[in-house]
Amino acid sequence: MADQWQEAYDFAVQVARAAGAVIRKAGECEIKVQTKSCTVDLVTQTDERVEKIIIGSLKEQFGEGTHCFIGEESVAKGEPCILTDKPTWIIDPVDGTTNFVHGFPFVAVSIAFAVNKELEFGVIYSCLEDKMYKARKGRGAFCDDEPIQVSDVKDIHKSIIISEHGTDRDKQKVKKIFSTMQKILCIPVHGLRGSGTAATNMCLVASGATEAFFEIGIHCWDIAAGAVIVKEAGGVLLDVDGGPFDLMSRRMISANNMVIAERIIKEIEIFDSVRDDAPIQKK
Ligand SMILES: O=P(O)(O)O[C@H]1[C@H](O)[C@@H](O)[C@H](O)[C@@H](O)[C@@H]1O
Ligand SMILES: [Mg+2]
Repeated sequence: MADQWQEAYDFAVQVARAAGAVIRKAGECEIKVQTKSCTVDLVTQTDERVEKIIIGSLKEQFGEGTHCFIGEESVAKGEPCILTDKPTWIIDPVDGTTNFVHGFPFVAVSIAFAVNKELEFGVIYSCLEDKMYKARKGRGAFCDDEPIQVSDVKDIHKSIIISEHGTDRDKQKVKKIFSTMQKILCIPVHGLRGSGTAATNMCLVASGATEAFFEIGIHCWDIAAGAVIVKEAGGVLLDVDGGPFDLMSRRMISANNMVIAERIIKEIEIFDSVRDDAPIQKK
């Protein structure tokens, strides 16, 4: 059954493109902004609407009961964030909501699919740039149907590194984030960047525009599709402590190779985040 998930993969590309068109259109109108976990964790009606469209289309195509769904906005409303062995879609309807609100031109739809807790494919549509990134396990990574590949740079001094500061404004955490960035900048590297969307950042690693992207505090929906795309483009994924990549751990480094990843890991000041699959605390 080598091609078991091809239909799902092709359909995910179609759905991501359609979702991106909805986001582009919504960006032309007034955007009503609300907040989630804190005042800088933004959400809009578009995030919720697009997630409903994506999950609705997938349920209609593949049947309500057979597939599971982990979507950013559904989880925010109390749906479980548990990866089981069942076929599971992991969805970020608008990755880069803050960018979307401000008109900063990087916003992505991120759709991944996992079976037996293993990621089968990932689709990221950078909808303002109109770039479709996709990858299926064992079959390479593509941007607009052209194969993509990570950079071959091994010398950290010739690298560009991406990181983000996320939405947690706890002073101790922010201090660690900036201390890490300072140490990396002074290795020295050619530059530090951040597009404001984890999904796009991972596509930049996969296409060789940057050597690594790491973040602590991201969620599984931010990175699931990107994980497949980076891996299929020849890159590596690790925990920020150098251990194996764990989708639910809320931290990861993706890089073009182990040499770059391990050099960056030496500088990362780790702080705690509650796992995505941690039991929900009763209030
Ligand atoms: O825009 P969303 O989907 O909320 O995801 C972003 C996240 O909120 C930020 O904390 C991260 O820094 C970005 O990299 C995410 O992509
Ligand atoms: Mg996101």
